[in-house]
Amino acid sequence: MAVFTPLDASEVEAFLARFDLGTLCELQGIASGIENTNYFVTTTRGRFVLTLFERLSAEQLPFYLRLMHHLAAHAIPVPDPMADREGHILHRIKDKPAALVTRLPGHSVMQPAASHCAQIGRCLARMHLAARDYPLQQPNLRGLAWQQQTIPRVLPYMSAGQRALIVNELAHQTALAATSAHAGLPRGAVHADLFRDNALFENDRLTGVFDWYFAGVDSWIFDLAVALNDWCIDPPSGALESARTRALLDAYQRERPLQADERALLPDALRAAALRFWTSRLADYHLPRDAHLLTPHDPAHFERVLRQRVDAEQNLFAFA
Ligand SMILES: Nc1ncnc2c1ncn2[C@@H]1O[C@H](COP(=O)(O)OP(=O)(O)OP(=O)(O)O)[C@@H](O)[C@H]1O
Ligand SMILES: N[C@@H](CCO)C(=O)O
Repeated sequence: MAVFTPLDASEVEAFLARFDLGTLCELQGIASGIENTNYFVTTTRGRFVLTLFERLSAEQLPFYLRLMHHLAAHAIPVPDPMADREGHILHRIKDKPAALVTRLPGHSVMQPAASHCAQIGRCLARMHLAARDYPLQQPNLRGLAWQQQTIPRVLPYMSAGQRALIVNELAHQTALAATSAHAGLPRGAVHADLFRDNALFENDRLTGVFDWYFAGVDSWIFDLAVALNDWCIDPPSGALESARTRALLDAYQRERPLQADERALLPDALRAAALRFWTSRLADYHLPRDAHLLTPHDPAHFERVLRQRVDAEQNLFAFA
């Protein structure tokens, strides 16, 4: 369950009175999700998601909410934060920062075909291009600096083999980040967590991408690598499956062809993305923030993915 802060209908009705969005028809707590309190809110005027932020501070939220609004205004399918009558999109309920965003229709597709991956690739490239003139700046808060702080804290829980893998990869990524090739990569505001459970489809058509609360400024190929590592994976081996990888990469490149330096550094970005999520899953597993964190994702999955990416020295463009 993920309703950490319970709300009743009268509290939501009082909140809705600040908007011109009609009156409450239905309120339903959302069980999935491990970060925030989420409710589906249906009014006489539409379908929305009400989120009470349990982890993020009110200072961080404008970056995410204004980015979602910016993308929605550029016809990218993302939840659009609703403004109250005073024009505010960041609200407060029960002393928690809160947002009311449009509800996307559909369901997540956990066993995607190449056609789903192609739609994700196209959407991702369009998002990158649409965010080019987004004016707010915030680093990827789960980037290398956070990993450098977090990895030493999880090392005591790991075997010698795991420690060698994670420490070597952190050193590799740290060295790479200091190169001019890496510094010159095209970058901008990116989703940074575009997994299968953060996109919805209706009749196999992508209806949108949600959960923008890990977004930040990072390289575009990092964002692409996060998506490839999840959407195109063959779970038992951790390897990328060729048809889905080709579909996602081709569709991305039809919107925005990768530069030569991006093609050269994509294998390293796949490793960086695996390291990022192995680290966060280890932290969620071994260093839970509080009793709320109910079902941490399996860290061993990204250990496998990282090992595979390090060993494979794969030529991704053999697929493309
Ligand atoms: N804008 C939206 N439109 C439709 N469904 C949504 C939307 N936002 C959230 N949901 C639904 O709510 C569920 C929980 O949301 P989400 O995954 O963002 O949880 P969270 O706790 O905020 O984050 P996390 O995924 O990191 O645990 C999603 O699986 C999805 O079903
Ligand atoms: N997508 C992340 C969870 C954070 O949203 C993971 O699978 O580890």
